[in-house]
Amino acid sequence: MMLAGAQIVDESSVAYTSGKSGNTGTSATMPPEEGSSREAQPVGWNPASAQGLHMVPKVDPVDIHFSNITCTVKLGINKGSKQILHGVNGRLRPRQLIAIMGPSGAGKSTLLDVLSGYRITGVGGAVFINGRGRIMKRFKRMSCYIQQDDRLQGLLTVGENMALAADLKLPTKLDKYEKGEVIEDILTNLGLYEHMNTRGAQLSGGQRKRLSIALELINNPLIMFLDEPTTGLDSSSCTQVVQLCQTLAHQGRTIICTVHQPSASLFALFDQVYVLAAGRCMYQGTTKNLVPYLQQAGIPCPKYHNPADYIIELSCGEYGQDKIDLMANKSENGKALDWFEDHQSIPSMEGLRKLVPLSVLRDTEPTGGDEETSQSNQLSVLMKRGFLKAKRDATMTHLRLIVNVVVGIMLGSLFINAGNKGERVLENYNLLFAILMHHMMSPMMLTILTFPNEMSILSKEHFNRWYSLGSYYISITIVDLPISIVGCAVFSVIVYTMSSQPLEIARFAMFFAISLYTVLVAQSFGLMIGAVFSVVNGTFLGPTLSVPMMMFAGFGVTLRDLPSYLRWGSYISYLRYGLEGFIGAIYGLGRPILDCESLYCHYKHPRTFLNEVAMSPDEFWWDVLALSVFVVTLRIAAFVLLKWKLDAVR
Ligand SMILES: Nc1ncnc2c1ncn2[C@@H]1O[C@H](COP(=O)(O)OP(=O)(O)OP(=O)(O)O)[C@@H](O)[C@H]1O
Repeated sequence: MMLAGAQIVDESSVAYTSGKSGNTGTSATMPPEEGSSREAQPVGWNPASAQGLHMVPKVDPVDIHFSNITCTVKLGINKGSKQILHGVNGRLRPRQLIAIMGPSGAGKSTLLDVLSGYRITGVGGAVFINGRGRIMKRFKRMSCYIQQDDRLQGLLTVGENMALAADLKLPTKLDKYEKGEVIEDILTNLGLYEHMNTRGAQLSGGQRKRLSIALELINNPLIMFLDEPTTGLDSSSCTQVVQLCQTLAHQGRTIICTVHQPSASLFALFDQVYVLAAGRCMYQGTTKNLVPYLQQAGIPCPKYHNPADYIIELSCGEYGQDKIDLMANKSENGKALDWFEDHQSIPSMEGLRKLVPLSVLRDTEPTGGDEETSQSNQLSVLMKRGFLKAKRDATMTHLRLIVNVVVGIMLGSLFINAGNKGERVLENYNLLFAILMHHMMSPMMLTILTFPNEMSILSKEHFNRWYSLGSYYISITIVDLPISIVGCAVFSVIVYTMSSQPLEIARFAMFFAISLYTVLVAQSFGLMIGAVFSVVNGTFLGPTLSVPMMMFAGFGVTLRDLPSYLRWGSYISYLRYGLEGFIGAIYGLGRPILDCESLYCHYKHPRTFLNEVAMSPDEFWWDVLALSVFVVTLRIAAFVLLKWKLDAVR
């Protein structure tokens, strides 16, 4: 046995090696090591010759019917709205590979979003499954949606990606060997077995696309929606992906893809085609019937012309708007079924309901939550995944630790021995503020820069029911904590000792606690911004919104000198509590008279300094409490915003 879900994450027990991933185990059954995974499609892998997955759908494929589908988007305040889909109808027959085609902007992705249930805002019309209105919870259990951009975990190998997905998507009662069999079966059939040890980020475009499909195949969906699976691939990879989809469809699944402009040979691989132009249906039927359809419509496809190209040209309006209207009328905007294979025998809605009686549905009634496994299993798998990624993440972990060491040494050198001299109290005060700035900026910016990328993966995996948002959120919170603690501790030790702050355990503990709290608040703030805004907007907003925090921290203008009408600002600035906490740690706890070398030493008595900066040394626990409230409130706010954002994009 080569692969097993739970084993993959525990590197010591991984039964194969990876030169690139850092796995250390070895095995006689190890797949060949890759020189470079980019260089080639797997030699000899031919999807047409793949025998098909052993894991075929256990239930009968479903018949999808959609009726009068409209989709309208709001263009902004006072800009009105735009209708993308104009009452389209259609039938997606089981065991078919179906292409949704059309010129750019025709509404293909929008239709796919609506059919998969991804888009819900501004959508009208109805979707029927086996003749009955679609119940979203049931539908999501039988379908998956693979978006155009491959949203993969680039730091994990193919095997790890699959194993973790299996742990999330397959029942926990299956043991690691049973899960391993499923994974082996899929990877072998998709020509990815040889790439088991290659990291996601190092796969070629075609391999990435196949891995996206492989990940969703784990729980054996009946219906697969793929948005532009061939975009960005060379012709051989396109053919491989489409042939793979064809094999999967003919095994008993319904596979619906959007495609731009397929070559004649690629077009012939599809069983059924649905052509859209400006949100209306131009043709619906088999690929073979397209030429006779055009002939009958009086717009015959020229000899030696790819029919797929020709209908796109017609749909673009190259031959006049009247041809578009003609095709929309002839196809009855998708109602006409005349161009399907054996169209007389296509069952009516009533016929379908009789074929699949309600009593059959009762037996497959979805129970429990939306996800396949329990919340505790999701949390544990996501934590394993998080720690594995953190271990390899050059930015979020390695760079973060290095930055803490480097900045710690720099600040320590700049303010060397400033902490124990009466003459250098103001310098030390500057140092404490600089430390706060460091704890605020680096975790916040790192989160703002990296989280939007995580968001796209989260959105895909959450929509495809891998895990709940709650499990995900708790896992990222827990996984990040040790890294924050280690980074903060390393930084604190360096800067505290180099600047000769008082060497007392209690004071250091207070200093470290305030540092860590500041990091956690800043990170939560970054999470709020990263969850809602793009990298560009977040990079602007993060520092901009932090400026008021600095203004009201009591550093430039003391808290006492703040105008009364601005005093509220100091209560909402977490840096104020951070600075006050630092002052309490360093100059509070009845710190004795400071060493002075000169005759006149203004801040010989720490009390003098505390009076001047208008900070009380006895507020430490209040500061800790205030920072705790900030962490909890911002974390909850970030969760709410994340949830809102995931729903809003739909
Ligand atoms: N949220 C939105 N706000 C405004 N316009 C939108 C929105 N979503 C889609 N559109 C518009 O709707 C039209 C259809 O978009 P869609 O992405 O479905 O087209 P498509 O056929 O998939 O195009 P392509 O092949 O280029 O991806 C386009 O003109 C697009 O600009």
